[in-house]
Amino acid sequence: MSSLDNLPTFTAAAIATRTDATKGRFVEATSSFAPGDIIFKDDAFVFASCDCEELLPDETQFAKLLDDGEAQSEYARSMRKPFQKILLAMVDLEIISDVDRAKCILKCITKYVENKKALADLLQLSHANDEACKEAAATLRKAYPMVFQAVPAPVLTKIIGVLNTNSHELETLGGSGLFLSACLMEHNCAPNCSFTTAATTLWVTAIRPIAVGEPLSIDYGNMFYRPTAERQASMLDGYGFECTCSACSSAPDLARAFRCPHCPSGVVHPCPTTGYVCTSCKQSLAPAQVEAVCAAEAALQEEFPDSLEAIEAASKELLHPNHYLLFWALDALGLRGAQALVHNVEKLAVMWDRIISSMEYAVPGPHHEKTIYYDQLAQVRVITGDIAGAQAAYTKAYEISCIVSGATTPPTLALKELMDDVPKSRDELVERYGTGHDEYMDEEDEFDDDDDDDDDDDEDMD
Ligand SMILES: C[S@@+](CC[C@H](N)C(=O)[O-])C[C@H]1O[C@@H](n2cnc3c(N)ncnc32)[C@H](O)[C@@H]1O
Repeated sequence: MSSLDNLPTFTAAAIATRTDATKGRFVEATSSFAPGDIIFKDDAFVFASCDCEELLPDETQFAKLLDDGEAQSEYARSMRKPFQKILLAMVDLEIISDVDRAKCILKCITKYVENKKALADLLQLSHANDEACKEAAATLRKAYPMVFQAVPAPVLTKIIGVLNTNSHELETLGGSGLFLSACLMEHNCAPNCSFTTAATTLWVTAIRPIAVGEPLSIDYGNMFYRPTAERQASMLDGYGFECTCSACSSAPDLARAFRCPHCPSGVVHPCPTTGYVCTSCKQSLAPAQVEAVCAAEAALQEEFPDSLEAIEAASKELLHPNHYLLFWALDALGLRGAQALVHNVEKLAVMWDRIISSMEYAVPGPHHEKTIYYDQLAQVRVITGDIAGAQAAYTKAYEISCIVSGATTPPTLALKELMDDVPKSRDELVERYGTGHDEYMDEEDEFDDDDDDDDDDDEDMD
């Protein structure tokens, strides 16, 4: 029996659904929760993978376009013969785009055709981008009436809209699904809950102490290390609401960090209530200085630094090293870039020290993404031969995972295994993590060939 089997379902958990004039329905705690407590689990109402994506342009046979384990009966008879054509027409529509989303829509139509009450809960959910959903429904009903006129136009619009607004990515499945209970939780940029998925199950964990009566919130867009304006635009665009959470309305924007012109160690973050004030000397930037830092940001966005040297140069001027553009520039060099640098251990270490230190500064609390970065850091430490450092990084990843995913769940137990028995070499990493690492290793061997030429090293990195 999996550790997930015994988790409470939505109806059995100490939570209640409430309604608010602005937010619609949301979920509230009816007992307190501590960080790491799993609050409830939810199984996907409908799900599909992207497995047939590559076959789709040429494969006309219905059975060959099914996912592993997918039954023919999940699709109405009328869909089976024109299956390829329908999927192609659906992924062509921007509001649908992905084959897993298209399949989920077809499965919902099938459920409705078989039993008009099957979509009762789904049809109550709110959705954004209504005009685009209506247009997509009209296009599909006209092109394939046998399939899409089997449901009334408003129902098809709702199915398209709800799946567009509420689907969750299912990483281990390589697709997405709809979780009818979990999607009732409201958004907050500094949420009190985190969710994890494995196969087609999702579970919600408290990441901060939660009091009775407090709404349960998650970060809808995983806007990890993103500035306030970007988060707000993403919520408006994807979910149709203006985010007014405290991180958006009153907190300093830690992702936008500038060097203070008045004191050497100061850092300035724009704040909706106080403006551009230095955290150290408390002096404000003058209007011309604000203009200058914004121009420096815009210039960096235009010409994104693509080497460690360029990142270092940019962080010596107006932008502070913890600025989100510099963090994402380092991230874009990425693990692949980091591993290509393996022959230059010093640079690799500098890069990862920066990534981790900026991340801890801008996102000090527990966050799902941080387990991924610490796991990657541990792998980098193994590659550079620092096994004690790897153990420390796995321990950190495990500790965060205990909070964001729960201590006894599969992803946390996998990290515990790595922490208790740290891989000691690149070969062991390949063995423990599977095939993804083979590619890195092949690439890295090429770089290893010119091991002792420092100038070449720099070129490789750029
Ligand atoms: C995933 S659904 C949540 C369930 C929804 N409230 C309902 O009643 O069906 C997402 C929608 O809930 C609303 N919502 C969620 N969080 C919100 C927030 N912090 N402020 C305002 N509206 C929010 C928005 O309308 C958003 O498009």
